[in-house]
Amino acid sequence: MTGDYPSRSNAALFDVYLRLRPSYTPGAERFLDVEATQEGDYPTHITIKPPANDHRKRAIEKFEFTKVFQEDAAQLDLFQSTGVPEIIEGVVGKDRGQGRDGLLATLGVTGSGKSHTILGSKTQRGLTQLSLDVLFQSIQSRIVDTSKDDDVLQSLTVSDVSEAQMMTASNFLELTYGDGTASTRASRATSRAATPMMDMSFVSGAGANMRKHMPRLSTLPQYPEVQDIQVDCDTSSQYAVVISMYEVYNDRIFDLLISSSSKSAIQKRRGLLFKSTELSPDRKVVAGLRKIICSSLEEALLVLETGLVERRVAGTGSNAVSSRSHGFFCVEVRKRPERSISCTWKSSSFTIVDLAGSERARSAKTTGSTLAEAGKINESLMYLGQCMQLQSDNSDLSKPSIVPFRQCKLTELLFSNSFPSSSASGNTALSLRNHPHLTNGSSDRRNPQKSVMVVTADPLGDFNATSQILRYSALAREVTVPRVPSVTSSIIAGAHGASVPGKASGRSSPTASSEDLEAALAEIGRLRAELDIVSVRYDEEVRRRREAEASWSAATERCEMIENEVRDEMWGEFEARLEMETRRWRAAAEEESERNDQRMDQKLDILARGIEVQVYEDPAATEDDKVRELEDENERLKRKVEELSREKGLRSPSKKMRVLKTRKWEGSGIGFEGSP
Ligand SMILES: Nc1ncnc2c1ncn2[C@@H]1O[C@H](COP(=O)(O)OP(=O)(O)OP(=O)(O)O)[C@@H](O)[C@H]1O
Repeated sequence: MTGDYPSRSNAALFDVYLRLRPSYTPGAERFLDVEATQEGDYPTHITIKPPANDHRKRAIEKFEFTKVFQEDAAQLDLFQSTGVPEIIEGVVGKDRGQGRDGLLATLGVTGSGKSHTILGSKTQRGLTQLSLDVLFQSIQSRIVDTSKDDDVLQSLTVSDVSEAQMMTASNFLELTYGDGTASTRASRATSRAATPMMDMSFVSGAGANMRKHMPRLSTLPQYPEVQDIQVDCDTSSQYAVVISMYEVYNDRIFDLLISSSSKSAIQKRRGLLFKSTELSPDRKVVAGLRKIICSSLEEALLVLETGLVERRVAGTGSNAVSSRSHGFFCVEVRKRPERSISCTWKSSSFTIVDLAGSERARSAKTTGSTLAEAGKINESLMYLGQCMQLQSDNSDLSKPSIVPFRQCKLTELLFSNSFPSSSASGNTALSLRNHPHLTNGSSDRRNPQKSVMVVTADPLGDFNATSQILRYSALAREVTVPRVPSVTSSIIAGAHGASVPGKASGRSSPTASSEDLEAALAEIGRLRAELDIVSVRYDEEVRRRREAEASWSAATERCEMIENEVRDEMWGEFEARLEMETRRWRAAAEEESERNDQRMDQKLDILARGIEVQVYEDPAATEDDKVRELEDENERLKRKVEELSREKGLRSPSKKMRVLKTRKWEGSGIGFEGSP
């Protein structure tokens, strides 16, 4: 026997339990056996051997789990022995303690009993209903009454870090199943403002106007009962229970508490983001969920049933009613000190995950969109398997394994908050060195999440699909090859047995050579066994390589897709900015030219005004001025005449004579002005 995979339980993110389902397939060969243990203990090891018609592998594989639950295990056995009550106690946070998040998930081939384990059946409750029952009966007396106190709803809404729409269960049920008369009132509850509470007749079914499609509490299974199971709570605190539900379908997150019953709503079904928010910068949350405050088990069960109806189911060849999405049911337990209600609410969550079944698309006879769904489911489960297997291979703690959890939404949701320090720094992969179990985290860190994985298997089901899941989920694995005595060694053994002392024929016995032969045959047998082991490992390496190649090509495709998206986005942004800049530039140019025109007009004005100054004419002369001017002129001319006269008198006698003659003539009455 070769112990080639060491136990990883110390470093594991999950405690891994195996549950076998009863199987009634007639004529099917059982390929899985449980190793016996002492009376009263749960077995921890199983072996699987390939069916007789599988000629490729003769090796037997042995797997270790935290516990193995056999076919006769009841729901209550599972509930108690997987430590779910302890998880609930951690979430509740007894003795003023900080709560501790919990995660319960199921993994298995389609039809192996995951939903049966987590959600139960028509007659039996599943681990989810049992958990809710234990939670409410443990804290019921300390739950705040949101129907009487509007401030409570307000304070719960304000303390929520995930941009959620909070409402009370009665408002939610009225909104979902009511006849619309109260919908206005109820829809107001989705806002962040406090709203008036409604009476509880809705839950009790007393309000007649509703409730055609509402699940009836009386039809829900009551068995098994858990009255005698209670967990300790913090007696100095008051509590509120807030429920949300979502599914991961085709790698997108959808709210299950927003009804898509109308066609338009289906078309508009909006994916949600898993991101850090303003109030939660170091921790990723599913943002924008609808969250329902439940103050009783009945309310919580009705909300759960409503979400389950919403969850997408589609029939496939593998299972008539099969989960086609990974379903997440989150119970947030919020608490604050009873005496100082001004304190903010502290919150811890219990998340229950019903994973979609892995299946071989070929064997499931799926086509079209269902085939695409199956592809996405298998891809996400392959990534989950890789994350889990990396832990299983992490034997050497000095070499930290990197958990590549950001490859798909499922692993991101399951793992990113398991390592608070890593997610805070925005790493795209997690190192096991940062695992809270392995480091001394600082005191202000959240308590490490407690996680339980229940692997379900049908021992008479599909060998290949089941063995693949067991390989990556088990805590440890060993491979062995049964020694089948060969014909030759039997003959030799016979011959050797015949050559006993005393029966010698007298001739020298061929003991030495037969011993050599026997040793050689033993060696051949050993080598053959080793060869078988190597060939099993080789097959497995080939499978892992194929998976790695598939994951690589999927990652490459995703990268290309993201690159194209980023390119398109950037191109769009660039064009929009260019357009905006062009418009801005044009507007600026127009403004500039307008300004220039104005400036030119102003210049022309100034110029025109300047010309007017140059052509300025004196105002028209008045009469007096003209008279004065004429008198001046007259005066000037008289002086000139006198001057000329004097000049003439001083010249020749003939000239004098002429003057005298002129005076004579003037004496006749015709003379110059002023003359006698
Ligand atoms: N432990 C069990 N005891 C009795 N019946 C079981 C058990 N496990 C599974 N079954 C039955 O087997 C059928 C298939 O189981 P279930 O729907 O839980 O499978 P599943 O793994 O959730 O499948 P899928 O992944 O397709 O949703 C159901 O009818 C269920 O009641």
